[in-house]
Amino acid sequence: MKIYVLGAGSIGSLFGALLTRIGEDVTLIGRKEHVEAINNNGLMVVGVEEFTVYPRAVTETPPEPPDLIILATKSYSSAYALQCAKESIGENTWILSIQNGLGNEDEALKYTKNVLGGITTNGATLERWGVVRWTGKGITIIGNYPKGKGEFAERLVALFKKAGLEAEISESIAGWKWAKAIVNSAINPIGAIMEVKNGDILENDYLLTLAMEVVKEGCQVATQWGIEFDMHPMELLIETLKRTRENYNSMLQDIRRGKMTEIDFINGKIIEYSEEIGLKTPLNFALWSLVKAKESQTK
Ligand SMILES: NC(=O)C1=CN([C@@H]2O[C@H](COP(=O)(O)OP(=O)(O)OC[C@H]3O[C@@H](n4cnc5c(N)ncnc54)[C@H](OP(=O)(O)O)[C@@H]3O)[C@@H](O)[C@H]2O)C=CC1
Ligand SMILES: CC(C)(CO)C(=O)C(=O)O
Repeated sequence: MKIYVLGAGSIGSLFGALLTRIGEDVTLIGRKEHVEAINNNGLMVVGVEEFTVYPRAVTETPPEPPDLIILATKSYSSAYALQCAKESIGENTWILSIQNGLGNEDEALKYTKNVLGGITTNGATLERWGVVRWTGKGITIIGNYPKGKGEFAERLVALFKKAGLEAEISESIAGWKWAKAIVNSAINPIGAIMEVKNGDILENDYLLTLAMEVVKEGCQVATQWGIEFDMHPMELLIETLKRTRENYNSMLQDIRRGKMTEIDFINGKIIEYSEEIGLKTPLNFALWSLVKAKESQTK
């Protein structure tokens, strides 16, 4: 399968490396330093598994349409990345978002109806240019967006499994995207504001109660929008906190590095969706405001 990874950073490079290893025709589209390192020395994976592969790596999307574009930028970069890639989106090209947050698939739907939603609980971090650390093995769930499953999604799940990823198909991927976003809307800002590990939220009654209230608020919005969950976000919250006890969440890491966070696509989107139907989400608004304040202090 001809695959472009649009936004080859941490998670995109991991997926790209695994798919290259099984002989798929992968092109990584990333930043200059990463692309140069890959072209000079290959793409090295360390951590859960260790291997080096030699995918094609470029800074601009090639014009030939691929079968699949894996969208793996941070959510705030999706609109621009897709705009730059629009000439390569052919009639038969599918776009799969494996990003966190809400709104990425809707951005992709502006260019094609062939859109798959995805969530992944794999962990990856770019150790240095050309080297990605697979920090934790998880599951990837995909499905036609917003719901349904089709032949291409089935084919892709089989390909992911062959590549060494645990993968499943869901009939209601929008439900998974919302469930993950709701969980992130609680863990990420609380961890970022308090500067604590995910496990500390589980062990502190005040923080856990707050996280659970934020999840309830998000669920009320999702329910009003007719979103159905395969797994309830409250259950996902507890499971995620237990499984990622030792993690400093990605929002805290972004703030520590002076980078922009994905808050506008997590709590920000929940606020937007609630406003559209006249609901108030004061907890999400408070967390969003505090993270925006923290972001502006580090600029
Ligand atoms: N890392 C993880 O373990 C997981 C991440 N996710 C989600 O996946 C998404 C990606 O996360 P992650 O991989 O950590 O992010 P990274 O920042 O590591 O990777 C994204 C990369 O895409 C680059 N990029 C952005 N726009 C373009 C463009 N137009 N052309 C080429 N390259 C571009 C970025 O460069 P620059 O920084 O210069 O903009 C960056 O190198 C996020 O939504 C995240 O929440 C989900 C599960 C796990
Ligand atoms: C699951 C969790 C909360 C792990 O830290 C995450 O998705 C993140 O950090 O963004």
